[in-house]
Amino acid sequence: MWAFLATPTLHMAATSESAKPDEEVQELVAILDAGAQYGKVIDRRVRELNVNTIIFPLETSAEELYHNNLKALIISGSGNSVNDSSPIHYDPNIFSLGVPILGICYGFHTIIKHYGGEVSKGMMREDGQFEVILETDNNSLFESMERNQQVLLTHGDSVKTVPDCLKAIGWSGELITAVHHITDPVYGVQFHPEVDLTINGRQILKNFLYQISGCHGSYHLSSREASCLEYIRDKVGEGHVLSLVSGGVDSTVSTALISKALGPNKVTAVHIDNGFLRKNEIEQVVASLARLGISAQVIRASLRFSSASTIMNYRDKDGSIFRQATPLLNTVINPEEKRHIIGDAFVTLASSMLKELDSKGKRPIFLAQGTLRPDLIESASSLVSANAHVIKTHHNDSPLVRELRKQGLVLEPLSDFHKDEVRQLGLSLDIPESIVNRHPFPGPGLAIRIICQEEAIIREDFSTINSILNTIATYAQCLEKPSSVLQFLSMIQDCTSSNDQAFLSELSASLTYFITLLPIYTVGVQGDSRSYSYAAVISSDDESKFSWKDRMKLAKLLPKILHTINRVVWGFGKAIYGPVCDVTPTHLTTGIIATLREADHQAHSVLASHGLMGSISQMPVVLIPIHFDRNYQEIAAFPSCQRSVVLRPFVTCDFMTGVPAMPGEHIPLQVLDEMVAAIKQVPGLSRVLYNLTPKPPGTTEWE
Ligand SMILES: Nc1ncnc2c1ncn2[C@@H]1O[C@H](COP(=O)(O)OP(=O)(O)OP(=O)(O)O)[C@@H](O)[C@H]1O
Ligand SMILES: O=c1[nH]c(=O)c2[nH+]cn([C@@H]3O[C@H](COP(=O)(O)O)[C@@H](O)[C@H]3O)c2[nH]1
Ligand SMILES: NC(=O)CC[C@H](N)C(=O)O
Ligand SMILES: [Mg+2]
Repeated sequence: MWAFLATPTLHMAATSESAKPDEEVQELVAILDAGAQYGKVIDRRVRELNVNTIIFPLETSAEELYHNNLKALIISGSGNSVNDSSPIHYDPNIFSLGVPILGICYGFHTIIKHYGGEVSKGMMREDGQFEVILETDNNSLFESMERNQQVLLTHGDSVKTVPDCLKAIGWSGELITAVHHITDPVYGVQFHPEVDLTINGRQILKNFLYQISGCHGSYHLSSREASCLEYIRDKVGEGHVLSLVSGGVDSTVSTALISKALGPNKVTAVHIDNGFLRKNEIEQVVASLARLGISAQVIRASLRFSSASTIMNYRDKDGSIFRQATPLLNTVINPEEKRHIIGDAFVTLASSMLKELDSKGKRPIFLAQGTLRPDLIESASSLVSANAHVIKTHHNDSPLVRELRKQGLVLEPLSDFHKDEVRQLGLSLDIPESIVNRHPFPGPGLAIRIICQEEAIIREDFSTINSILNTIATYAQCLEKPSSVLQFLSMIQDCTSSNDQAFLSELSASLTYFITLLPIYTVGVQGDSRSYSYAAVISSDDESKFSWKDRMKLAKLLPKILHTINRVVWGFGKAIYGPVCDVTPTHLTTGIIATLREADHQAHSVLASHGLMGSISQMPVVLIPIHFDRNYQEIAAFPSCQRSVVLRPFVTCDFMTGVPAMPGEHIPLQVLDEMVAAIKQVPGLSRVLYNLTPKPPGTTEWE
């Protein structure tokens, strides 16, 4: 059956340096998707390098791939582990096709295991941007590159042993981060060359496509505006569109496109006040849409949202699924329940408007949303991946939206775009820069930025984690008197490189700081899957000696050592002494929403007054249910009643990965002080904090 595999056609043609580009034969690279968050980013990067792509599930047979006459295969990352009891199936014969293969993260692990090496979950995980050392001599993958490279890593599984037929060509500390096959064009990288946080990732992909796979770059991106207009006209025909507009970038561009395709009188634009919008938002949205000639109808529905609930799938302890009604939105705690309720409330409202328009003879009628690629992949939509994990259900991909989509009633012209591509398209449609460059604001709005809890989350290991954090904060002193903390020291050393340990030692010798675990959970994205775990706060009375670079560096080390921490913040003000063991009960009630709305308004007003909105990509302002600075004795007498605000200024291009804004670089320090002072004027607040964690392991939002 595999006789055809002996024929060297694909590989020979692919690697022949002297071959002339064959205009007749389209160069095609397959991405084998194992459920990656970044599958569509790989796809985009390869196309930007002028090579056409096709995405298949990892399970696709070698025979089917063979018939596509491929130049190369790229095996993506995954939220799964190659050591799962039932790992995602792949056809081992893909390694006999003779086609160059690049494995990324899970794909890298697949290559290692396929050739007989060992992959296992070690003490260390890496999530975020790290420096790696690459072997650049005699190695086409890293040709024309420096040895030291900043790359994005996000994994819990690591390579333990490399089989004889593979050679290590990259290291992250003591971990192997890249390999190549000694005779075949097979390469694997632990890091993600496709994302922006791998600074020279494009060069690596270019080397793979051009040096290793012999591509010539005959593919050219066609006009995306033209294909969007064609898609809209084909789908809607003589029908009518109800377009949900938030005033954000995506819905504005998508509504402008739909108006251009069909004419403005075929579009009814609706802006919904769900009760979670920012201060003065409705007026601003209506005014900016009017500038584009779009007249938006405003539906005031905050009461309907606040008392909404929906039916959701839940999992029993034995893993079986059952369906049940969620609590009402104003009593909900679980962030996924929040998202499902809000998503379904949007659609329920929109469905009644669709019916109304239909009864007025506007039919067939379609519901338009400004859905983008990241919304679908993070919600694990089967439209974009067969194996992806749910990171969070975006409100515009809730179960009711999926049902409407199945009926063919949803129009989403931007569903194959990332944010920066939407902005380019917006400019080509002559939408003013002030609108195109607006910071995004999520559909569920302030609701997801309020961390709701009734009780503190104190797991069995809460005090152990606090003790390990204390050992990290006093590392130099502990090394001198190790007897009582030997096990913590050896754990820290197992999870970090010698450079990391030298950093901890110097930092703790030069200043006094504290690291405190917070008894709250928030959502993160690690190793392409969802995490829901603790946040920790760093604070110090030696604020002036503690550089922001060092705060960020320390913050990056904590999730590496403690795998139940996915976010780290800086606490402005004096040091936080003692543990934090309780929370202020918090739900989505009007007073609490009003507090966050005002804090958000204060922070953004300061940023805007200094003309700094353009220096960062977004700044979620988040309310956490923590009342700091109360000691154990006070806890019984003075219940926790205040909350705190976290600033999350974020820098990114496509929102798939990104870094916290660096104070002093993206935001001047005095502006930050001004923001903190302005927020503190809002009644009911305890402290202001600053998010130090990149995405991954955090997400842009907190929830
Ligand atoms: N308040 C709202 N009223 C009506 N539709 C909304 C509202 N909020 C969100 N939507 C719909 O959900 C879609 C997704 O929201 P999302 O925030 O991702 O995009 P956006 O608001 O258009 O752009 P941005 O990312 O810049 O905020 C929007 O494009 C819009 O169709
Ligand atoms: O309309 C939206 N509905 C949602 O449910 C949603 N969740 C996140 N976001 C926005 O998406 C971008 C990436 O955010 P995360 O890193 O938190 O996933 C950021 O810009 C977020 O504000 C949403 N937008
Ligand atoms: N990004 C990835 O592909 C991660 C692979 C695997 N889920 C891990 O955590 O190691
Ligand atoms: Mg929005």
